[in-house]
Amino acid sequence: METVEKSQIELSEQIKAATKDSHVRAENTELMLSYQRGRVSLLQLITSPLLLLCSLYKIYEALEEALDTNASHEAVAPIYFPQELSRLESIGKDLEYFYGRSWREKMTVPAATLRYAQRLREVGRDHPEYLVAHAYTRYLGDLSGGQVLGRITQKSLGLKSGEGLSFFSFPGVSSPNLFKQLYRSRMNSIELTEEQRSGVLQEAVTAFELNVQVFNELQDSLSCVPDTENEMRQRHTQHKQSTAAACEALQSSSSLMPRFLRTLLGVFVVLAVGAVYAF
Ligand code: HEM
Repeated sequence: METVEKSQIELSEQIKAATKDSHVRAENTELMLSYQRGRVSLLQLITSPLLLLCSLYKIYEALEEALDTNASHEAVAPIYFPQELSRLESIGKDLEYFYGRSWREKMTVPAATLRYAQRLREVGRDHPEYLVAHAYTRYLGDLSGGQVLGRITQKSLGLKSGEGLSFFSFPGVSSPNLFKQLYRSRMNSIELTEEQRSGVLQEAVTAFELNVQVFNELQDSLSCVPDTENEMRQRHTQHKQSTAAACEALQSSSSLMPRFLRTLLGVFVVLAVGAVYAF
């Protein structure tokens, strides 16, 4: 490797600054805003976390495979924390909780997720030093805003503590803030040439962009579902179309749903359609 010159600014600060706007964009995707504001219908509340879990499974499968393969690479070893951070097994547990034992056959994975996973594999093969950008984007995000999303998911799905929520829980991390400090200091210890450093910063922006594309595609797949009771009222004059849209959404999500959720959704659609007629 060519001579390494330690940059004046630490990598953890540079990466945070480089992805500041991307973070705002990710936070403001419709899917994330829906989560935060609770402006989603019962149907969306149920389907979006489940669809998101399927995508997350494919993303972490590729990320953790690339990290494991490159565990001893000099730019990966300092930020390799499989015991503390690995998510794949946790997501598998959550998927089994929601879909039952045959969850693998029921998974739906949108094209944007496959593109993200493909990029992770390319990076693992051709540029292992860029893995720090992807690991940072996902794991530090999970330990930050992800913790809030976990509480919202628990509340919106009415889950008992821990049930179907393994993804959000990090038993090997007693203090997310202290762990993030350790992680940043490990990032800062990675020796990179200036060219590699700017490649890592660019890759972090790409990582956020890939996440935004996944959220947007998931949101699009949910957009045929009626949003709120108000919208249902506005659609009063088009009740037939509303009914069709709700049924179509129910049908398309039904292969993903455990039976009790499907029953619940059925009840919801009947109530929603009833409300349209009532107003
Ligand atoms: C509802 C959406 C989100 C909320 C409310 C949120 C909120 C936050 C908060 C409060 C922090 C802590 C900032 C700090 O410690 O200075 C943070 C950090 C972070 N978030 Fe998010 N976030 C969201 C979505 C995302 C997404 C979608 C990603 C990436 C896929 C992401 C990646 C990160 C990363 C990498 C950090 C660490 C920043 C650093 O300390 O360098 N966040 N987020």
